[in-house]
Amino acid sequence: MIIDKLYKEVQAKGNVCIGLDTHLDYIPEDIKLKYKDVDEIIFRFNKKIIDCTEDITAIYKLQIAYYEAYGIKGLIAYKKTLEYLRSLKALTIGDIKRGDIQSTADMYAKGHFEGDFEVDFITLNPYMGFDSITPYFKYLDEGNKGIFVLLRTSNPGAKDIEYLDVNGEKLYYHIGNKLEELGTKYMGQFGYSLIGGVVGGTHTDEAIEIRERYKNMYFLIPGYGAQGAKGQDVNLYLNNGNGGVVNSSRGIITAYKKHEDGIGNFEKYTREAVFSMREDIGYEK
Ligand SMILES: O=c1ccn([C@@H]2O[C@H](COP(=O)(O)O)[C@@H](O)[C@H]2O)c(=O)[nH]1
Repeated sequence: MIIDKLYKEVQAKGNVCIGLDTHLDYIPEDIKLKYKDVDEIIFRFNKKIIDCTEDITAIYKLQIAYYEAYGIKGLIAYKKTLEYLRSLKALTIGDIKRGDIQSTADMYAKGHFEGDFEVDFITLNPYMGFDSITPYFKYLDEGNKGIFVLLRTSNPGAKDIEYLDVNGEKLYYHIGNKLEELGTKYMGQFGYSLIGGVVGGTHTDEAIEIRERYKNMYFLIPGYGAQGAKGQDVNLYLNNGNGGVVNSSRGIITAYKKHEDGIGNFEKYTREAVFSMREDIGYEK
């Protein structure tokens, strides 16, 4: 099962999920001068990141907005990056945050679990209801695909809706309870299901309770670095160092910019950022 592969990748390489949220402003001038087309510029930058981190990174997350923003060429870069990651047998998350009626969800599932944009995991927004999530389950049945559903997100506005009191309990717990129950049908060998949850590392007040309640749930934990979450925060969502991957996008892919000699030492500073994040989370090899 794909969740077992992720578990093993984390055991072997640590919890880092690199977010390939590639804005043109993040790309060094030498790459922009060398390649003419936007798709090639973005892809070459992503490849450079991947090539120097693949042995210390559990999974890569591509936030699709960064590719859609550059139109057709951006989506070509998305496709090329996914193809390259697949050729390396690296795991991928398409951060697409979809949520819609069943007939439309069927097409989103086909669009991101098959064909040009195929990934191993996608993110989903459950706030239209559980019938907007179940259409993806036919791909889970085979064990090769998984989902991460938004529970308690990392943004300050998470409190506006996700924290609303519903029958004496925060709304996100109602979602988590249902997902934990649905996940029992898709359990992998290490005790985690193909139905995971997104929990922001920036809010940790109920992190221990969330980890305790949702024993089957693998977590995608954004918010590390640029949004302020630290290793000790995200660690609360882990189980003996596994059970979750921690995303950092800007913190890793722009790490080279923090150094005067960053362009000439791009690989060195990118790797250093991953090593220091792994260590901060508490990964021990
Ligand atoms: O609750 C959430 C869910 C998703 N994200 C996504 O993660 C990355 C964070 O980027 P950083 O540069 O590391 O802040 C980005 O793709 C978001 O769309 C999130 O931040 N919070």
